[in-house]
Amino acid sequence: MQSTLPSLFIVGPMGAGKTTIGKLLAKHLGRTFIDSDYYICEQTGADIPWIFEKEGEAGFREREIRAIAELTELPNIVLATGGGVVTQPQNRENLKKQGITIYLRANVDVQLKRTSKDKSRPLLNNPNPRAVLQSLFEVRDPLYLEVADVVVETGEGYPRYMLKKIMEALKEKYPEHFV
Ligand SMILES: Nc1ncnc2c1ncn2[C@@H]1O[C@H](COP(=O)(O)OP(=O)(O)O)[C@@H](O)[C@H]1O
Ligand SMILES: O=C(O)C1=C[C@@H](OP(=O)(O)O)[C@@H](O)[C@H](O)C1
Ligand SMILES: [Mg+2]
Repeated sequence: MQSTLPSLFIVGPMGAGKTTIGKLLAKHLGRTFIDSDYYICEQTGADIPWIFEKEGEAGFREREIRAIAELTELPNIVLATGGGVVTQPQNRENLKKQGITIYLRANVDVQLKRTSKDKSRPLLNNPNPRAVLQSLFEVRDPLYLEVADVVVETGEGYPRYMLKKIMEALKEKYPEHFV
């Protein structure tokens, strides 16, 4: 019988590749993948722009707090979170309580390049998305570092390369769980 393994939680800014790499990581490890943003949309029956428009960012954060509390209880999953998850103290506590948190760290140039075509992120619906990403990074980078067990820098490396880097970091830090 397979023993219960700690879940893996991926945090980092918009465009770091949490959703993309999280799917690859779950497939590689044979685990269930859950993205908290998709989960929130399913529970709400609406997409993120709709939630922000009708309930404001505060409404979205309330939904996110409930989702993170539920999802961080599940064993043996890979959970991709939304970029703002660390702004809420309850979420930081839940991420730290159980599981292994991976910070997918990306600079603002990379974040901007990877988010520019996709209009599904309300916070970037702004005339100067670079300035928004820069100021969010200044506030959130210390918070991502606070919850992270493992930090993996993402630059120009393709998703498969990022998967390799994450696996190397996990094997080095947790040889008892990853071979
Ligand atoms: N390592 C990577 N190299 C190139 N493109 C990437 C990489 N990771 C993600 N992407 C692309 O960047 C965009 C944002 O990725 P996504 O996984 O949604 O980021 P996040 O969930 O962190 O906001 C997507 O179009 C995705 O295909
Ligand atoms: O940084 C943020 O506050 C947000 C990031 C988004 O997720 P991704 O980081 O997956 O884009 C999504 O949760 C929402 O638009 C808010
Ligand atoms: Mg995502």
